Amino acid sequence: MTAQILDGKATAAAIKSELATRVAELKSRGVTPGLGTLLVGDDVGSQKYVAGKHRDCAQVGIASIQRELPATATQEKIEAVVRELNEDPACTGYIVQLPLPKGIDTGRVLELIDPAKDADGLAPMSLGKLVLNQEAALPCTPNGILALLRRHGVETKGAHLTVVGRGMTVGRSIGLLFTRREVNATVTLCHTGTRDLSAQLRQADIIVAAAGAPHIVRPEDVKPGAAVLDVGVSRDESGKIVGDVHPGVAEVAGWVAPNPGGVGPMTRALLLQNVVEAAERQAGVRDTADHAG
Ligand SMILES: Nc1nc(=O)c2c([nH]1)NC[C@@H]1CN(c3ccc(C(=O)N[C@@H](CCC(=O)O)C(=O)O)cc3)C=[N+]21
Repeated sequence: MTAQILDGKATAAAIKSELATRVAELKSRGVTPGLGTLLVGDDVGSQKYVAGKHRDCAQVGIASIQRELPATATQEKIEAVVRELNEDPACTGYIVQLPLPKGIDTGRVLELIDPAKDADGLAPMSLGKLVLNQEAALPCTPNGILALLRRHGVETKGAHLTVVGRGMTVGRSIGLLFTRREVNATVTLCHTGTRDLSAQLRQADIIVAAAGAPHIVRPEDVKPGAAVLDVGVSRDESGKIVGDVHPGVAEVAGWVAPNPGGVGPMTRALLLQNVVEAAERQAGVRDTADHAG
């Protein structure tokens, strides 16, 4: 058996074309959504990610506001730029590219982001609203994973999701999304303190591997027919991406999200969706009622 592909590239393209229609609608009402990015330092990987986000924006008609600071920037300088983005009416949503340089208090920076402009869904107010089931930007990677499953007809209701990794961008928040009533999965969160990872993986209908540990999910850990999504980004000696999922898993699983080409493009598409939805809220064309679960 060879798994079917959860094609993140094609699915992200479909979402982007739908967003382009919504952006055109907003523009006809005189509102142009604008994504701001703040990149601190000269990490080549981060520069590439940020460039990709602005390329996506151009494709759907979202304006770009690019701010960059040197790796030596102080906490005060970074916070000053965040305040500028909060004030800038052209910037309807923005992200602070992570990780920030050593010595910077990331939590304090994220706290300053105007909740109405948080495009990542990673600022404290957005994460709090996720807990409370109130409308707010959703974290892009978990929301991208959900969209990828839904658009391929993978059932989440009653499914057992096992997540590997408790990082801020995926593991910590994905369970809050997948246990919402309209998603209705049962969620297990595994981390380095988990005693028997294989046992936790073998019961899963859906596996999300976001540990940053090369090939930590092996074929013998996967229930036949399960959906396996690889979020891991490690690099081998030659700089090639190595995921958290062993390639042999494709022989056992029912669905696999390739890496690259799976969750990464979805993360970017759902970032754009957050920017569009924030602009819609700011323009008063989107209801802000509680989404009681
Ligand atoms: N505030 C903030 N928000 C983020 O969302 C954020 C961040 N900081 N810091 C870094 C991580 C990483 N991340 C990726 C998004 C897309 C791809 C992606 O599209 N990857 C392509 C391949 C790209 C390549 O070849 O390098 C793919 O999977 O097909 C990768 C990584 C967002 N992040």
